[in-house]
Order: sequence, then C-alpha cells, then structure tokens
Amino acid sequence: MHGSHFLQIRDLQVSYGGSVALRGVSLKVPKGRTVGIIGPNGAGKSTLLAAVAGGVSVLGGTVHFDGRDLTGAKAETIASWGVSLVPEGRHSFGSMTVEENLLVGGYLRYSGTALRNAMETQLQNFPRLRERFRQPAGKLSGGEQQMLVIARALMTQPRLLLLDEPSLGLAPKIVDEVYAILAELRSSLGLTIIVNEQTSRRILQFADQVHVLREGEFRLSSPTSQISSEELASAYFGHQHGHDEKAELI
Ligand SMILES: Nc1ncnc2c1ncn2[C@@H]1O[C@H](COP(=O)(O)OP(=O)(O)OP(=O)(O)O)[C@@H](O)[C@H]1O
Repeated sequence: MHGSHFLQIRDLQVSYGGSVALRGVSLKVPKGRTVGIIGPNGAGKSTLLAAVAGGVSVLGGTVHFDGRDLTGAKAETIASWGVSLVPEGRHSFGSMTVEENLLVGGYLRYSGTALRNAMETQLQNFPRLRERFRQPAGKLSGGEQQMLVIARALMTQPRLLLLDEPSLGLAPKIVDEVYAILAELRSSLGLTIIVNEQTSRRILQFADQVHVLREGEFRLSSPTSQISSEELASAYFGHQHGHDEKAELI
C-alpha cells in the first residue's frame, strides 16, 4: 500500500499522438472520500478518469488503488479490482431494455440468483428504473438514462466510482435527484468517488475536496469548505474573467 491512501495517482501523463492531455497530475484520495474535478471543455477531465479505469494508455506516472498498481492494467482487470467508470454521455445500450442493461453490467461478476439479487438492489436504489424495467433504454428520459448507467456501474459493487459529468444536459431538478441518490449510496456503501463536472455548484455541495483542472494540470486543490469563488474562477479561467463567466461557473 502506498501511504494510507486508497487511491494514489502520481505524476500522471497522457497524450494522444503528439497532443498532451495530462501533464503530470497527482492526486491522493482517502477511502470513503469524494473528490470533485472541475475544468473547462478539453481540460483533461475525461482523460484522467479513463487513465484510472484503464481506458487510455499512460505515458508516465502511476496509479495505485487499494494496494494494487493499476498502471497499464487492462480495463476489465481494473474493473474486477473494484473500480467502475460511468462515462460521459450516458451510453446505455439503447435497444436493450433496462433489465438487459443491468444484467450486462453484472454478468462478468455474478450469475443466476446472485445476478438477480444485484439487479434487485439497483432497482431499490433507483425506483424509477423499476417503472421502466421492460422498456428499451433508448426510450428513457435523460435523467433515467443517467440513473441507468450509474446503476449499471454499481452492478459490480465497485469501491471506487468514477463519474464523468453526470449532470451534463440534464434539467437542474433531475440533477438534484441524481446527486441525492448518489449521496445516499455513498454513505450506505462507503463508496469512494471521483466526479467530474464543468461547473462548480454541485461539486461544492457534494465533494470533500475540489481540484481545478485546466490544460492538463491541476491549478488549484482545496477542501470544498475552504474555497472562495474568486480563487476558483481564477484557477478555472486562468485569466481575468468577467462577471458573467464567473456566474456560470459558480
Ligand atoms: N481520443 C482522443 N484522441 C485525440 N485527442 C483526444 C482524445 N480524447 C481527448 N483528446 C484531447 O485531449 C484533451 C483532453 O480531453 P478530455 O476529453 O480529457 O477533456 P475534458 O476535460 O473531459 O473535456 P470535456 O468536458 O469536453 O469532456 C483535449 O484537448 C481533447 O481534444
């Protein structure tokens, strides 16, 4: 184990061809904590989560989780070690039903009754999915699809949940609902969470720690309780920002 940290990312570097997406990002996350990462479009947020989950290859640096070296491991292996990624864009299998989507999420880990029980747990967590159980995922509302991909990710009973912009394109009321469920699950399951968002409001309410990522580097790292909106905006924009820009961020 590296120190007492559940997740430890050291000097992580990723590039796509010649274009650098992460320029040496380090992060320590104790068990049960929630870390929020905010940053503009293209900052590298998705790349960071993908690098932890084994979805992109790493140019430099290391990722350790719960005593294991994840660096360079395959995505399926990392998933089997308790890490689950909910990618941006709510990619459910649109022509498959809610039931089938959940079964796909769990079948590598469970079969038979255990698989059904895991699904039942998710239907209790997300009652709206029970109402939609036999419908194709593609017919669900955006909020329901977001719930479905989170439920699917939870089918493997991860200990580390990586959420990529769960609020993207959803109405504020639905986002409230999604975050309320996440907050409940986090405490009942003792989940450790990293969540990306483009704006700060949800993160400041939901996370213990916030990191501002811009152009592949953390520009600010702080407990959410100690951060000022001015500091946040400066780190996020990296230049003099207008009142309107800041209002959108906060
Ligand atoms: N598959 C890819 N091939 C080439 N370049 C990529 C690829 N994925 C991301 N990039 C580039 O890497 C940088 C970081 O992208 P990334 O998607 O990680 O940012 P992000 O902060 O998640 O942005 P968004 O909010 O748009 O999701 C960007 O410059 C992006 O264009």
